[in-house]
Amino acid sequence: MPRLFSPFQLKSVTLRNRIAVPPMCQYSAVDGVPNAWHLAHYTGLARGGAGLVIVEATGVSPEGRITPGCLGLWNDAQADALAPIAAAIAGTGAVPGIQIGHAGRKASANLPWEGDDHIAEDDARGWPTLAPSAIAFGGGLSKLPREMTLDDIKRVQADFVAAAERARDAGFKWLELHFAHGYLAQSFFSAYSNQRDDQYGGSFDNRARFLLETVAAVRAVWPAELPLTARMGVIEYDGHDEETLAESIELVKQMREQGLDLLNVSINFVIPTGVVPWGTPSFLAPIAQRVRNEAGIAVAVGWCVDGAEAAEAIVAQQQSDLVMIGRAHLANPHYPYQLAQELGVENPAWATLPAPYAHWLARYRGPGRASAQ
Ligand SMILES: C=C(C(=O)O)c1ccccc1
Repeated sequence: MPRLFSPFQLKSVTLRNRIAVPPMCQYSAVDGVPNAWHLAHYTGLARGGAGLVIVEATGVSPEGRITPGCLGLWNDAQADALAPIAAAIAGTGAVPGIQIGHAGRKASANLPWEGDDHIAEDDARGWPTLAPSAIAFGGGLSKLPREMTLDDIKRVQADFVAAAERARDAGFKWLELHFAHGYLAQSFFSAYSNQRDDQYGGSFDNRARFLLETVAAVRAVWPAELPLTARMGVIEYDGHDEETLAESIELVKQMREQGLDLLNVSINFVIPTGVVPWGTPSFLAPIAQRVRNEAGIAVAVGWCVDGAEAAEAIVAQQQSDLVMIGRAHLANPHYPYQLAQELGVENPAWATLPAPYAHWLARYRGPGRASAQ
């Protein structure tokens, strides 16, 4: 049996395989409330056979959303609308996860297919943004954020806790703190974006403080038996990678000590000039392996993990415990079925798909070819 299709237990949760659907924003909500699109989208993905399906970046507050079309978890109406989605994912045998976050200085942006830039200052759809320091990201996201006060910091951390409680009560079994991609938490840890001179800026300990405090506060309300995870960039691809990676691994160790169970290893995206090796297959897997080995924590990794052999190699070579496969799932929601076929899994349809599909596909030899009776 390929390692990609072996189960994975973390705390009391067991994933049926090592394939995870990463959070991928749908930008299709109104006032942060999920709708028929989200229910169909996530149910369809979960039916494909992945072990874990993580609902997209969900704002812990209105100003924490990336765009006006993002989900939110700051009120009960949003939580009530997310509960059927968590149940639908669980009903397929996948584990329902959700990513909660605050977009910081990258918030108040247009949808990617409507510019992917900050909403114009005179456009009522936008809102003022917050960040560790009054430093803009740059490029199309050049809106100047307001430097957060200590009260702002405490409020946002309380928003993370309240969102975690709502996620718990809505039936999610896997929580991912969005600490990556240049959003608020990532921007606290980076000296590019955090030039505060108080206890939240300057030294390693000060730049790590927001993240560590938030992990500890969420851990206190997230059930001990359920995985508390984070997605965090550990590399900026700015020419200082070894330094960034060493600092990041130390932070991961400390987050593990605060109760973090797994790190979804990603890229910082704190500056617009990083040179990411997009053309290199599985380029982040060796980085994930370093985090796994040096921080002593379970990891997940994604970005350009394309193909069955690549995904299998990452798990079999113990570079990562889970593989996050996003766009291939958008192209084919039954992608795990395809992976099972390509890796020679016995009865691939029954190994991945629900009975109403598996029964017929087990006999199906493909278009134009006679199917077995
Ligand atoms: C919408 C994103 C997220 O939520 O992390 C994102 C950010 C950077 C690259 C790709 C996707």
